[in-house]
Amino acid sequence: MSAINVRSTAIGLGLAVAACVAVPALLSSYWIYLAITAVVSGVIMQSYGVIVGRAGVMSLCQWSFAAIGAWVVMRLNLSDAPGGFLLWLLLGGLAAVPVGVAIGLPALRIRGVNLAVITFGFAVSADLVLNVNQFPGTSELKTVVRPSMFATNGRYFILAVIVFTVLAIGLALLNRTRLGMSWLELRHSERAAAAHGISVARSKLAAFAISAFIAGIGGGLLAGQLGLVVSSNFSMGQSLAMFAMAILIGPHNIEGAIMGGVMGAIMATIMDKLKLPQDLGGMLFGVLAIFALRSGISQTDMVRARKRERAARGLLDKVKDATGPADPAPAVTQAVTPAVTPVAATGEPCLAVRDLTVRFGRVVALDSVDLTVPAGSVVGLIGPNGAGKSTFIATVTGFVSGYEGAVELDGRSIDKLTPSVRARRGLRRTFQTTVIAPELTQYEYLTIGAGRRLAKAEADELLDFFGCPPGEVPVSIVDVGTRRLLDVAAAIAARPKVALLDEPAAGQSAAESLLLGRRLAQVPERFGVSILLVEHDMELVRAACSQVTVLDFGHVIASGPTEAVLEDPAVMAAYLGTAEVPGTETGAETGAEPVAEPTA
Ligand SMILES: Nc1ncnc2c1ncn2[C@@H]1O[C@H](COP(=O)(O)OP(=O)(O)OP(=O)(O)O)[C@@H](O)[C@H]1O
Repeated sequence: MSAINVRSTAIGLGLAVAACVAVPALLSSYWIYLAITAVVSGVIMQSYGVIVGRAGVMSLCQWSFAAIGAWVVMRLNLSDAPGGFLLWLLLGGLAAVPVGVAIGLPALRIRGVNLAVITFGFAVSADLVLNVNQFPGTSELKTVVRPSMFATNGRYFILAVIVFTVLAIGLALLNRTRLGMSWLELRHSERAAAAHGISVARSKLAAFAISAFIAGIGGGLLAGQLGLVVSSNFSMGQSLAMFAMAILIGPHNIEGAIMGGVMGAIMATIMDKLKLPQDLGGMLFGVLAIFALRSGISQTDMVRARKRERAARGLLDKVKDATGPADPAPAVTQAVTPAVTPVAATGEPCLAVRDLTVRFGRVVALDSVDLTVPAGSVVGLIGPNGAGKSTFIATVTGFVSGYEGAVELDGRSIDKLTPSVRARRGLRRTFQTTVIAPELTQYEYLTIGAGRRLAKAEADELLDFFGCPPGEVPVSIVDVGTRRLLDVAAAIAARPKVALLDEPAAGQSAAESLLLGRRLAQVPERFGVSILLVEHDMELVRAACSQVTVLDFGHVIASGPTEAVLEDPAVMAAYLGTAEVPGTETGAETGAEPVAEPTA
């Protein structure tokens, strides 16, 4: 379903071959040298692409990782280590990995600007160390010995292009894996990633490790280009300028890495020719990057998004022409998904929550709550605003730590598990505020949710069942209500034991909401997934749930078969007390969910 784009790969390889033929044959030695600089900068740009572009981590020390690669190459060159330049290059990249992981460790707890400060601190320290200790071989003037095949600058350009291309293909393949896609999700919401079973810690460390490896390779290539490198080749200013350029251009897209490399090389030359300090170029990129940060999207992402959306709109038009209007009218709705009586909950409890108490300071959000979801059933959890429903979901799925009580999944305690481990054990959730990376297609999002390779037919069935557009359509052009359905589909795609859905019908019309209720009623039998449903729309609850538990001010005030509970005077009073009568649809977004930070 998510194969690498063969046409783009063929074009890219064709361009690489053309450059390898044309540059050494047609350009003067000065321009060949500049072309090597552009490709080497492009390699280091690819490292920014992983950590900044893809994972959204503000790393300001990529050139320090490059310096490690260069240092290893020069050290091995000085001692005439066996294996030659290509092996040294690889070892230089590998040597940067543990340092990348070490720098990544604070990133597990720290984000944003604070993390940028830490990486900047490392860049400053590396700068100081390199200023005091020269690179190996510089005092002996022992220049790096290139492989004999790539000894001349013309040939070295070809080697640099090969390295760039191999890395680009490797990254393109990696981006299609769950790890690569998880970086995009991390960038938008660590909580959503954890809810999909993604280990936030592992994904972030992998991003640091891989980006450090690539930067290390780039540094080694630079050592091979220059013969001897000095600390100023890896200055903080360089790191900052490249970071700014990465924000502006988006080097996680191949064309962004190439543009970044070329601009880096040309900018240095222009500054040199104008006899201006190099840092001025960095400042210029910094100013432009501020605009990119404000708009929240890089130039290449913007161009790609426009192209993708144009193609998706064309596809949607075709679907509309073939099937008529997209919106399901109530009559159609009833024909497509007839009402089924929610199956009475008779299975063994697959989720059992006992005596759950959660306090936020002096607020007791949940007070000794007992709730069971039998296997094969849809259970409703309702209550007025502020009753504790979202807190219940957040606590059971591990996003609120320090609670009292016991949570068991299939008879086994999960109290000590992190959100991502609970998700992998079979407990998936959706959020009241849906955050989905807009760059993803719906297919890709379902793959992230599923946590496994998803056959196209299976993905299509899920999208069709929940009334989402075709899988190729990017999330960016899917409306908010449909994104919620997509979120539900992604939770079900994982085939968890229980899916906990937090107001999935918000943003839907009354007809769509009822349709969703009927669909949810079928989920246990059709997909083998039990559901705990938090909703305000009582028609939806009636259509979907065989039993309901009602919370009010953190207490369970009623629990049992749906109709009996909804007619309970205590339940009516609880709703009337908040001016919300069962049967009316609120469907209101309540903004960010007020729960504690994930413990993943
Ligand atoms: N992180 C938090 N810090 C402090 N108080 C919180 C926090 N999260 C929830 N609360 C409080 O806990 C109570 C329950 O909130 P919760 O969001 O779980 O209710 P809810 O039933 O989901 O409401 P709604 O239907 O509006 O979504 C509220 O009084 C809320 O203000």
